Amino acid sequence: MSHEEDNDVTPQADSWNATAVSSADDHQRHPHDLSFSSLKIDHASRPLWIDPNDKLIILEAFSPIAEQAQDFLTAIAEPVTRPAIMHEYRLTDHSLYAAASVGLQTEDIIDVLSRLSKIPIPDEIVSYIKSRTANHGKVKLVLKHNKYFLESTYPDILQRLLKDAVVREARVVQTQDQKASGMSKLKIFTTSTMSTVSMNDRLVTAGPRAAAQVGNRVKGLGEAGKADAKLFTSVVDVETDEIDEADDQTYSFQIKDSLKEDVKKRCNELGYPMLEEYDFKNDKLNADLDIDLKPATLIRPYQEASLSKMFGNGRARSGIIVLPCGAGKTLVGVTAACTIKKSCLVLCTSTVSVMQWKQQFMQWSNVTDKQVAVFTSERKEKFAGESGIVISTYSMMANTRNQSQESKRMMDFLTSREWGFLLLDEVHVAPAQMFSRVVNTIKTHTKLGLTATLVREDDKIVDLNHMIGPKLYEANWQDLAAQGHISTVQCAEVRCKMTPEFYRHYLQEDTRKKPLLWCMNPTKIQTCQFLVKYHEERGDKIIVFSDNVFALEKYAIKLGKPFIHGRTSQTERMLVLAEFRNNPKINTIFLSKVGDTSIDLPEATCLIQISSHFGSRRQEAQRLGRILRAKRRNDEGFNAFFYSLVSEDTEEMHYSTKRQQFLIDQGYAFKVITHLEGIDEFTDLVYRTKEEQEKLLQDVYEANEADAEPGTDIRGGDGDLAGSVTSMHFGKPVAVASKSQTTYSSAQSSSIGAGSVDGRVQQASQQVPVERHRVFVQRDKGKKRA
Ligand SMILES: Nc1ncnc2c1ncn2[C@@H]1O[C@H](COP(=O)(O)OP(=O)(O)OP(=O)(O)O)[C@@H](O)[C@H]1O
Repeated sequence: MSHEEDNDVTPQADSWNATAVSSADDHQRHPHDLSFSSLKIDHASRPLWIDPNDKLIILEAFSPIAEQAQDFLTAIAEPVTRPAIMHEYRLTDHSLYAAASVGLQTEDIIDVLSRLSKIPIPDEIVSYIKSRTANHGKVKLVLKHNKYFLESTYPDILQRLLKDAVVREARVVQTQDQKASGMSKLKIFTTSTMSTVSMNDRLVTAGPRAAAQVGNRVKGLGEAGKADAKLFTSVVDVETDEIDEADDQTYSFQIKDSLKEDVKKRCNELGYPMLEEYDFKNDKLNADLDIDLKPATLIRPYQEASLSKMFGNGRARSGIIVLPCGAGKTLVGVTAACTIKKSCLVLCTSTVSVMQWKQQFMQWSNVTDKQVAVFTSERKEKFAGESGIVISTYSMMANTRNQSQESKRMMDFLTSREWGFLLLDEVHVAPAQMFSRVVNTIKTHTKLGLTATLVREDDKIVDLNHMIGPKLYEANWQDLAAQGHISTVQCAEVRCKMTPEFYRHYLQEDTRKKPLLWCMNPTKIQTCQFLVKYHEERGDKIIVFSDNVFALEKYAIKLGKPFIHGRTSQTERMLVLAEFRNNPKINTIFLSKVGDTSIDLPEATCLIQISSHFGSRRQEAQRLGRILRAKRRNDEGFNAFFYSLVSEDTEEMHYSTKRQQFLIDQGYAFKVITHLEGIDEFTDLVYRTKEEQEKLLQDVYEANEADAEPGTDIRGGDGDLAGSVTSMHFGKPVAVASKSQTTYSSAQSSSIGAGSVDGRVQQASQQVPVERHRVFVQRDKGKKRA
């Protein structure tokens, strides 16, 4: 049962629905028409509008206290869109659950919202917040001394839960007497006996420092505002020392390990979703891992802030941290592992990422090579000693069929032991059915999901709330760019007119050839050529992305640039990437979607997208992420560039708009360019003559079906996710008519297996005269001479 369904069975949910309906009837107003409400006298100094219709909160991002308001809003609401001047947030069941789970109290949320709002908070919003937070966070599932406890500071709630048959059945009762006396025998702990936050001092110092900043900024609210600053601070920076040291009495009772999942589910149904926290300091049964950050490692303020949400009260909370690509999620994960100091399992999307994680663990922490084991198709290592780190891929863990004996033994090792910490990189892939099973079979005390893009084109992203936990932190991309942690990027959609011949064929086609026609549009190839030349002359390093393998090869060969796709051998991939990285003459490479997940891409400063996988917002953001880490970002006036080339008046425009939505919501503005200045004077443009264009059209119709379809590039290697991502079916594929197969297929859609890779390269060589790039021709010549 989904979380939303859970909430719908609660009495509070019913009363909210009733209120919402009557209110809508009463007001009969247009969306965002707030004229029914009166403005507060000092509304000008308050930055929020609250629309009860769709629980939308609009923030004036130019307000002097916008930064603090943003911190508060990201803690209680989902950021919807954050362009330069106005931001939109939405209150949802999950966002309020997340707020409660990081310790925010209902009254404080309403109070702060009220102080920031220009209008009195509409009644509907107040009752919604109350209904969704009243019970959240009041019951915790805590693993203490390796026993599970249901814990609460509200004894009456535990009493109520104990009346339920499922919960009662799960309770561990040691003696008949205790059983009979119910609540009176609840074991009592006090939080004051728990150790306080102990991880890097740097984490806990975030509280007071941020508090001081808030105090100063809130002065903008005037006298009344000053009085509010304290409250405001306590809400925004809830993880301060003072709060950790609160000494309320906490009541708890033990439940059976085997019935833990049943109790979790039942508590959800009863309207008391449980928080899961790990008291790692007091876990004496699981061996400690000797791991610490190296003294030279300095975590950045936003990394610190995200971790403080996870470790606020000296325990570890499970949940998700969302940071832009290139913002340093790996160090966040490593720091979390250094704080918990127990065995840690890391799951990532590709073998390349596995090796990067290992390298980063060694770079930032004092772990030794022997403590970090790798489980991939090539390496099946176990760590030495009682505790350690294992890094693997989701696919390796999910692929239980056709496993070698060695892999089976490794899986037994992973599933039979208890892990202090499960780290899920690119956590947006986890809801895929085959991976969610894996996540649930690992016995772990804490789960941390990391991602830049909490979006999927299916509706499974909400499943993460149950699988992993709530979103603990989400950074604002534009803020990090302004602070110089990621690059500032200029985004542009370049509209390319279809040539008359290509457009005529495009209109006649109702088949899978359509995408190939909009992609091979000669004007688009010329635009790509022009932009590559322009940016090479500027000193940029350029990656051209194409999901369409046919187009990728055609473009790259025509423009004389090296390319990599699923069939490129590992050795050649390495060579191309090394040349791109080190050779000042190789400044452009063409990459298929294997570059999205399975390749350790060198730094680039310009991206050009010529063909993409329909409407995937995540892929668009992931690609932009490739240029966010450019080292030149702090050079004065430095911008990285992201171009999406789109054939005008084709379906591609619709997909392009959909793809851009995530980035637009992050505050990126896509400039639409209909004409590139200087292109008409460029004399070397390819496909200038009618004959050349006709020949190209002919090639398009002769293209191998498998290559001609976007998004069908083959796996990057065993254990990698490239193939799995394709199988997730993001976006709507264009309908496939059988005509295309009979008319144009050259019947070469042979199945692709490891053994056929070389064969396929040869096949491709026969269709397209593969001109090897001069770098490799020279290398080959050199080799022959040797
Ligand atoms: N606190 C820090 N100090 C110095 N360098 C850092 C810090 N945090 C991260 N980095 C560096 O920033 C770069 C990007 O980090 P990382 O690869 O973890 O990003 P990411 O968020 O995982 O990106 P992606 O989503 O693209 O994988 C790396 O070179 C990393 O070493």
